[in-house]
Amino acid sequence: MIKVDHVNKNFDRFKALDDLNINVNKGSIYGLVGTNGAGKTTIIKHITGIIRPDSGQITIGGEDVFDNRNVKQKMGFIPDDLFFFSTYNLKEMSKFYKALYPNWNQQRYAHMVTQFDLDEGNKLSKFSKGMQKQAAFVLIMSSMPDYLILDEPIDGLDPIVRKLVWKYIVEDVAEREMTVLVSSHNLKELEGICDSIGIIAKGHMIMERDLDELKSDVHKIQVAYKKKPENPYKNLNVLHLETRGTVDLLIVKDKKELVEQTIWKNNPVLFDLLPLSLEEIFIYELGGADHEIQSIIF
Ligand SMILES: Nc1ncnc2c1ncn2[C@@H]1O[C@H](COP(=O)(O)OP(=O)(O)OP(=O)(O)O)[C@@H](O)[C@H]1O
Repeated sequence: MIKVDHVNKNFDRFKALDDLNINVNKGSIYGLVGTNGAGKTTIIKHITGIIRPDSGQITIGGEDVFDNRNVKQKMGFIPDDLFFFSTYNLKEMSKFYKALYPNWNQQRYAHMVTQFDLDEGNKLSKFSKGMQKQAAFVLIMSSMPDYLILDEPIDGLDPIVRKLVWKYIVEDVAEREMTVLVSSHNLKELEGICDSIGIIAKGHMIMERDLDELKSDVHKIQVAYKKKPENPYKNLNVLHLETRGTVDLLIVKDKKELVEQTIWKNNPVLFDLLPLSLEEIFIYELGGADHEIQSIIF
């Protein structure tokens, strides 16, 4: 388990992390999302033991992360801004990783180099940005980490490679209970693979939930009546309501059964209930942008 417990971090007078809590269960994939500047890279640098918090605690498998070699050997990290020794080629880099990680898997490395079609003899500095990301992924996944931390890993990768990357990740989670924390702006892709989601804003966790549970709790609804009853939604937790002609458009945060029961009671002539996508939940939870809700959700 990865646990971030009441972590605070200031850069001079700027509060980058504000009493932040994160809980990533063993053998699960956790998507960390937030607007630009929300603090994702900053907390990832804390989780990977690069930065020390001003206060609070970060543990991985129960051990404090900062300056802990034992934890770092079990962790694979692909940062947003990759760094490779510029004179090394992939083969030389793999030897470096092999010496660093006790669980290095040479067979997997050889297989992945072929699958990703990377030239082992070419200097990494000569690789394109996307190819450098692929090389980093091959090296990290061949290290067989128990914990995988990825900061915007798929940016700049083509769709075929992205699919391959997720395939390796999902397999390792299923087969050997690897624990994954991934930050990304690509909510559609996260939606397809994450078990849980944390949304942060201004360095603070605003919502951390199991993804299925989250999606089963918030719905968008279209409903119309022959004769609209008075106050038909009084039993429901309505987050947003607008009326277009005879159709009511709502966002409701309640169990599906309760919503259906309440609406059907009033004999609607039209009733559609749909789950919100992660993108829609993100926009709603980060609030304020009511006009965006109207244009995106309905
Ligand atoms: N070393 C630093 N010194 C001063 N401010 C910093 C430093 N590192 C980060 N910050 C500030 O902390 C805030 C959070 O930055 P961070 O890079 O963690 O955001 P992010 O969520 O990863 O953003 P993005 O999605 O744009 O990558 C920003 O306002 C940034 O300017």
